[in-house]
Amino acid sequence: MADVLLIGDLKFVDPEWSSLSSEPGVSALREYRTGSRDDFLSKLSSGTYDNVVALYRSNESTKVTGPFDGELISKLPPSLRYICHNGAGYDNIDVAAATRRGIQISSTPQAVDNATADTAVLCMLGALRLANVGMDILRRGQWGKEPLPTAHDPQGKVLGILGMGSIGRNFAAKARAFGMIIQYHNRSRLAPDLEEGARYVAFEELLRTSDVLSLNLNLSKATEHVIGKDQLAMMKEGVTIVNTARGKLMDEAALVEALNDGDRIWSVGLDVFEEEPMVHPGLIDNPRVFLLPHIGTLTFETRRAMELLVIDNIKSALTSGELITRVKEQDNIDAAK
Ligand SMILES: NC(=O)c1ccc[n+]([C@@H]2O[C@H](COP(=O)([O-])OP(=O)(O)OC[C@H]3O[C@@H](n4cnc5c(N)ncnc54)[C@H](O)[C@@H]3O)[C@@H](O)[C@H]2O)c1
Repeated sequence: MADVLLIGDLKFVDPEWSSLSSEPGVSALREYRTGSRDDFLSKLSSGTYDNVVALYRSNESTKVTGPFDGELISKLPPSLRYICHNGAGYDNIDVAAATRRGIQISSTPQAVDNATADTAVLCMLGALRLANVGMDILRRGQWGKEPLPTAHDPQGKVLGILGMGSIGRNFAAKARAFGMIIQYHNRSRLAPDLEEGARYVAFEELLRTSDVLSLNLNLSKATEHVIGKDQLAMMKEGVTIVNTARGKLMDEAALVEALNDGDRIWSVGLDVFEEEPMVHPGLIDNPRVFLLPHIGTLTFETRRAMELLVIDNIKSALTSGELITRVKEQDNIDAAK
């Protein structure tokens, strides 16, 4: 018999969480909903959670314990086999360190696809139409007094998607409905049925030929600042850049510099930032930047679906030893053995 531990809070699935207590092999449900990293680390060191086999890592848990970096993972109890994380991105977990300890990790892909791709559509249209400029004029009571900008349609524009994974493909399908031409660059080319007519191009070609460039790749050490000064300089004159993936994929200071330096960048639509919740003042001050405070998955429907998927992963781990949505980096290991 083993315990299951919740870190951070739940918004939608408290009854389902409670019902895990009747799953086979579960001796107790433990909770660490609020607290601090230091306190959590000291509880780990003193053996408070020594019987925990599976862990529910809530969407907001990084605010409670900080990232699951090498230090924290080294202190997790030897009994722990599964970290079930609520989020499609898991750059706040050191997967390699967990894998070395034989701990499997699941995330919540697919459940997030529609809401995040919808947010990309919102950022793209908001940026193409310079919506922020008009909204600001209206709110300041200047409608009819200050000129409204004439902006751009998506129709007939080339949308370049960097990272054609689950969300990138969902966004592509939505952008096709706007009459956009889709091209993409990915770590590896997709099978034709997944491409659905999208053109596979090299990274530099994507930068040079896209009217709208959307970042939909995951953040890792290899992809941090994948868009920096040199890449911004390669982009097509008049490009719109959309980022709904992770802020650290772009060098924000270089982006601000490029925005202030001529017309190469028409506009930018951002849901994510390098140092959230801080936002570079050069982005806030620039009316051509359409900004959202990382609301990609923030809908009732999607947040509930994500929380349920974590519960389902825990149930599956307890009953069959297999996670439903184990992270890709663990595709080739069988940590259960
Ligand atoms: N704004 C939000 O609230 C929000 C919500 C959900 C997910 N996200 C972010 O979106 C990211 C993508 O999610 P997903 O579910 O589509 O992931 P995914 O793993 O299905 O897709 C990521 C794709 O990026 C590709 N990729 C990785 N490195 C690359 C590189 N250097 N060049 C080109 N392609 C590369 C991968 O091959 C993969 O196809 C997540 O990692 C997460 O950080 C943000």
